Amino acid sequence: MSSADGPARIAALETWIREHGGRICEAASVVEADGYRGVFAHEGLPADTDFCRIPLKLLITESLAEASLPFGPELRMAAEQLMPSAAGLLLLTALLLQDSAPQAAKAPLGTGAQSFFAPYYQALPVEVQHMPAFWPAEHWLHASLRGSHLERLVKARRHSLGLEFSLLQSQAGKHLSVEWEDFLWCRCMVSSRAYSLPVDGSSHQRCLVPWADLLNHGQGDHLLARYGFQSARDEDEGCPGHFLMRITRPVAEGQEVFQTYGDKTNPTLFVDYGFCLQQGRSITSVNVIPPTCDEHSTAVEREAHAKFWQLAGGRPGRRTLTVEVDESGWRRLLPLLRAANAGEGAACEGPCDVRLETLAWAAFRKLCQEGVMRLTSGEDVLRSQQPSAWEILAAETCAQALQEEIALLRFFMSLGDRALCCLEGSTAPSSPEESRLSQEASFSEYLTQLEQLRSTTT
Ligand SMILES: C[S@@+](CC[C@H](N)C(=O)[O-])C[C@H]1O[C@@H](n2cnc3c(N)ncnc32)[C@H](O)[C@@H]1O
Repeated sequence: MSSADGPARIAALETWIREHGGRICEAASVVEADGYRGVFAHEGLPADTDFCRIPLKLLITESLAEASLPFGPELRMAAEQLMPSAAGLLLLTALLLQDSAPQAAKAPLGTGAQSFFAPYYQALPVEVQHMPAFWPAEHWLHASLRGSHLERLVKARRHSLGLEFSLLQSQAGKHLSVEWEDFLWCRCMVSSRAYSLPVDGSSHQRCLVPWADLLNHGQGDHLLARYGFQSARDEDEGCPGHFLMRITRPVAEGQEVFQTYGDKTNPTLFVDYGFCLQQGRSITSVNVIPPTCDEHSTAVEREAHAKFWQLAGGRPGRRTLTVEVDESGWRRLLPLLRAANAGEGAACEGPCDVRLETLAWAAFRKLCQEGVMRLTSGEDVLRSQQPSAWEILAAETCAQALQEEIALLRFFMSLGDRALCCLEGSTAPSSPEESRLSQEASFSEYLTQLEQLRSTTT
């Protein structure tokens, strides 16, 4: 991940932080092995230990970027209009480019960087080619993702990066000549390392926090550190605030200290950070065909159409609606499929019509089955040619994400089978009273099962 002199780069970073009034817990060690770098405790730590305290002047903030770039205010204004969610990240990217951070990261330690932040840049990882944004355009890895949720994310990210690059070039004009490769690297550093902090007292800004960003992402029992920004207090005379990271639970000697990057699904972690968690959240997306509505439509069809778009939350008119579904997301999808299949029946939100319920579950199961058939298996991805280290890493992560998506779709198919099995009993050919009662019992069992599903798949 970084060069052979990695420990010396980290030592230089820590010295720079301490020289500028920052504090790093003496028991914290940055350890790198087999391309993995993280922060470990080399002795046990009690809860509430201050793990690091980084003064505001060492943070690379949006405000600093805006003030330091000759085209900062124009870039902010244009980005906020065209891509508001990326504006802060783009400003930080532009500052890294202006500071020649990519060159500093590759240069021998102590050379090639004039910036105040040079010790930070020199400790950043250089090798990030396994991240999907870096894959060459025609690379076989793209084909291996065909039909997957990950493919949608990767395409969307590459598209938005292209737009951001054009915007930056147009705003930077003569002030900064921007190379695509350098832009990509800086943008990737920013999206994989920036915090969102209330540094100016109220609104949150994207910020790079040297050293704190060396902690990897963990969840559940692994999560041992939390952080925040503390504004200046009277006793901190001369210091306008600092980033503070604290240990939340006792840490054992030798344990890695993780922070959280937020509650993200594995495909999102892969696109933004280049890795997936072993016990991560999986997700899929399915394409639902919305019900049509024209001047010949019946009142019921109109109602179904209106209900569908009310539930979908979008503007009517699209031919397909892509719905993201995680383990519990089927609950949002089912009402949409009821509305999409309402036809002659009423477009109801709840499961009150056996026929409509059967149609909705059958559509659900079919969508999931089609999803499974579209996806490449993880084993096939791993069997592909992987001549370089970054391809091996990328292929392994893709294989994991694909296997998880297939497993999720299969799980949904089994839910569909269970529901359809109960519903079948509710619609069995009937005649006498006895049969009607048994149908009602089946439907009521179906409703009970539905309730159970609702409470177990959270
Ligand atoms: C904020 S940095 C963390 C420090 C980073 N490991 C380093 O050496 O600079 C985020 C990057 O760390 C790596 N990372 C973070 N959490 C990880 C995890 N749980 N497993 C594997 N890699 C992780 C990914 O490469 C990610 O892009």
